[in-house]
Amino acid sequence: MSGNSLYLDGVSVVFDGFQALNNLSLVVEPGELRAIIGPNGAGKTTMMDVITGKTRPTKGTVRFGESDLTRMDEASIAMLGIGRKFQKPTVFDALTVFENLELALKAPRGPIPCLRWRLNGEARTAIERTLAEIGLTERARDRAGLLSHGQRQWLEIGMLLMQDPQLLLVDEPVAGMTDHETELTATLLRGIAGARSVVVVEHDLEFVRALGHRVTVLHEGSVLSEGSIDHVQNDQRVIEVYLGR
Ligand SMILES: Nc1ncnc2c1ncn2[C@@H]1O[C@H](COP(=O)(O)OP(=O)(O)OP(=O)(O)O)[C@@H](O)[C@H]1O
Repeated sequence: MSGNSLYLDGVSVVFDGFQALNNLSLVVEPGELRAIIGPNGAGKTTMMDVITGKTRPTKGTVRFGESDLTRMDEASIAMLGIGRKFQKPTVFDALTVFENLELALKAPRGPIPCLRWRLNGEARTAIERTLAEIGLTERARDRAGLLSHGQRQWLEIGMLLMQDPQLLLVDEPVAGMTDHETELTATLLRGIAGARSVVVVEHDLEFVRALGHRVTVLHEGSVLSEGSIDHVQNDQRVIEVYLGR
């Protein structure tokens, strides 16, 4: 498919002498769904921070298509189409599910007033499409404060989808979810990928298995192993530093 690949090449981040990322290289293809796992302190969050411009690499290249992300600030990187979902949802509890999505929609471009009605219609269609995608069509008129923990996470993913990202970074989406919500989240993320790339950091290996795509294991700031979940779960180095503990 068309779209941009994400490239990290030889990326290092040093905090006060501590090496959080160590010569990390990784490619995420357009439309790919990639899970990132690894022990605490492996550098997963730091990697996300480098992609979104929150943290500058000490050395190395970070590119999204032709864009050099190391030269861009966080706002410009977001405008390129890179969205990030943090673990804690930031939905507006007093607003309905529909209103939350409406608020997240990009303001229609261009000042031509006669196009307004049509654009509103397009906006409504986009919101309805997203409601269906995140499984909340039936809850559209309910206040977000009434949603379950899992549904709030999906709403937040929906709010990011309203921005039409090319790459979505998702941080521990299933922490605190029921088994059923976890399964639905795997289905949701599988459905979201394809039209856009999705990178998911997660500790729950059953969920990573349900995603059914390529897995990267980080350890001490570098890639320790990469491949299918079966491949990495049977990799002796992964068992030693992560799974066996
Ligand atoms: N701003 C900072 N200053 C100093 N050290 C930091 C900073 N941010 C992260 N670190 C250190 O860098 C290392 C990598 O942290 P990071 O949060 O990226 O790991 P992680 O894989 O996301 O871990 P977890 O699974 O616990 O979230 C950790 O040892 C952490 O203490």
